[in-house]
Amino acid sequence: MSGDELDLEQEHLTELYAHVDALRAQAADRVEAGGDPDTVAVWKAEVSRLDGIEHGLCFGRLDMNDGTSAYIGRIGVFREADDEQLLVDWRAPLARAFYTATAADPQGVRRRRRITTRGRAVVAVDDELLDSDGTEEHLVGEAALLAAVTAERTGRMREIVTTLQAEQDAIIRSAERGVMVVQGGPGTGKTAVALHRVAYLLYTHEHLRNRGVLVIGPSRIFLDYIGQVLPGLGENRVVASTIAELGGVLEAKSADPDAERKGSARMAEEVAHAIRSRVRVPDEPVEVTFEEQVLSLDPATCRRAVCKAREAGLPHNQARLVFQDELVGSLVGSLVERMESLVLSEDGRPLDGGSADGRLSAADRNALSAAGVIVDPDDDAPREVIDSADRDALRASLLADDGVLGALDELWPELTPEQVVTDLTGGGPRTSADVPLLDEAAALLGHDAAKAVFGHVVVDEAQELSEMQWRMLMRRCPSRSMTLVGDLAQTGSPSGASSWGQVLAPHVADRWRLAELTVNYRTPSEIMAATEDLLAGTGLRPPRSVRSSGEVPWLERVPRGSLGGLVGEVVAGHAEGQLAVIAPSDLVSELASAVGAGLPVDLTDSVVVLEPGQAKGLEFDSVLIVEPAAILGGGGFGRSDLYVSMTRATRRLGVVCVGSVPEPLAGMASREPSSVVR
Ligand SMILES: Nc1ncnc2c1ncn2[C@@H]1O[C@H](COP(=O)(O)OP(=O)(O)OP(=O)(O)O)[C@@H](O)[C@H]1O
Repeated sequence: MSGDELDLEQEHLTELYAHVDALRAQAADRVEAGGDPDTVAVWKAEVSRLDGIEHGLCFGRLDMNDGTSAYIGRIGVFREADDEQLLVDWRAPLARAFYTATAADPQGVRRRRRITTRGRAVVAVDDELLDSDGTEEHLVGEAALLAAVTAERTGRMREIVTTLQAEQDAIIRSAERGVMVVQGGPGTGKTAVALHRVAYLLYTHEHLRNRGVLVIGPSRIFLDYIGQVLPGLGENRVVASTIAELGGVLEAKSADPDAERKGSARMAEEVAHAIRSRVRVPDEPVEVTFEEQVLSLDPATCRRAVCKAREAGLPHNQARLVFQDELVGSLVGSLVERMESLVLSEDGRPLDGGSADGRLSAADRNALSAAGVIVDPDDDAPREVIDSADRDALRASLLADDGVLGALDELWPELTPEQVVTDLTGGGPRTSADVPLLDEAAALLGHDAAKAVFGHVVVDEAQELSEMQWRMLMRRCPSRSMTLVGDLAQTGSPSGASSWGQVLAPHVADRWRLAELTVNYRTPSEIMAATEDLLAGTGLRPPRSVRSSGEVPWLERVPRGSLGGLVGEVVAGHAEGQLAVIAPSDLVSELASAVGAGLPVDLTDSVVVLEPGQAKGLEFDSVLIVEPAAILGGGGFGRSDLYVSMTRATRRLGVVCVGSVPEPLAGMASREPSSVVR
């Protein structure tokens, strides 16, 4: 590439950064100026948005057949003086051809240029001419793509905006409405695509910026791993959460022997039943003491109040108000009757012979005051003995009375979600399987009014969610605008999905669409070949690898006493990128101390030791799997745990067995003396 071309692109890039710097300075000035906190927060967010796109601001250029051209980058930039568009946002319709044009379908593009930058300097430009022989191509910008997928891992996911492929682009730009499931094998870019789709939807749909987008991930480790992607795309308005965090439980334990039962949709009935059964209709009259008088609530009155409250169709704690209203009304009635019997004869005439015109006499007032009804001394207008204002006053006194409230609580208690779930599962520390139960209870009790709902929800590793977790998420997304990404072959939770249709039917019937990703960008073909026997008989096919690495995965058997030594040897020989040792949970701390790896895991360390469940969604340059037989035999989903573990590597895979070699791995090559998972 000629130096002239580099100079030309450098000139353009410098102009772009000058504009971005001016925008940043303007936003920083507004922050400095202070004022209304909401406005300041908006300007602060703008500064951090502009900081986020600093790296790789412009990465492409399209030259069209009609002689026009456009630069493609992370945000749109206009020159104010002449309204000239200096940079087209990658999400704009005009940028689409950058990802989808091929020689067979050039879409008016003559030349696609990839611009590589380091800091603010242009370091390379690579051109593709699309007017060649028109042969079908599958990968757009193959060289740049391969450079991206073979680059060393850092423990933080990168955005892929410069090398998105056509099948990924189609999903990212798919309409916002409804539920879209993205099914794809390991390494097909599901997570990356889901995050780029979020950025696209926020750019395209104004209303989502106000209503919010929620991204659900399987663990905090995973959310930290993907945490840089959206800021790198200029988006910092997204809520990222695990299901437990969404339920406000930050420290939920993940292991729960009862998780499968707690995840079943039948628990929704049980939660509802636990709440209903706290309401009591007595068989005998209930005595209520109020200001030294004993009143009585008979069973029929209580039953009527319960029916009325249930008919209101309100959540339990709100329906309690209807119930309370009914019963207090009945108590007011009894009290009024009692008071009136003190001052009126049976046929309603004042007992003291009172005044003929209906005014209260002094004797009436004394009798009323003795019964607890205070009447304004100046008010001697004609009136009923106990009027509606007196009734209201009585009602207020009853509602302020501990004895009365205690009696009401006995019959229709005000409940908290925690009380309901304790009734069902017992006390003790909460696990993540309890969170959807707490959430279900909150909804039925009416405790969820303050809970946020979102305009769009993205769920990663969606195959892992239980039926109860789906119910919880659906409550957060009344519009049912959702992107769900996952892989049925990787389901590792006993409550997880074996069919998308089954999972979604209770919520959207068959109104959902399926998109598939078919190319594995992460795992080289040699490693995918080693997983083939694991999938045999499942009806699931592994995705096609985009490349081979030339490195054959190996397997070695060692006596138990030599395990730490061998793992230590592999770790010592590891020199490039990141290495993950993935082992059954009972070996993790032993191995972590043998190789000096930190616990809890810090994904930016060069060597990490993890259990299979924690490795979900992550990737490393090299992976060493320890004791696959124990992973495979660890519960009903061992096969998928092992499949997930094996497919985390971008380059090299080694397997160490202490016990037997699992049948599906029997065909793996032995370790050459020189082969370490470097
Ligand atoms: N078009 C692309 N250009 C560059 N890198 C890509 C592209 N698509 C995917 N990748 C890379 O491939 C790797 C796998 O992507 P990702 O983690 O999104 O896959 P996944 O389908 O979610 O995998 P899994 O189900 O195994 O967790 C990532 O490093 C991602 O950056």
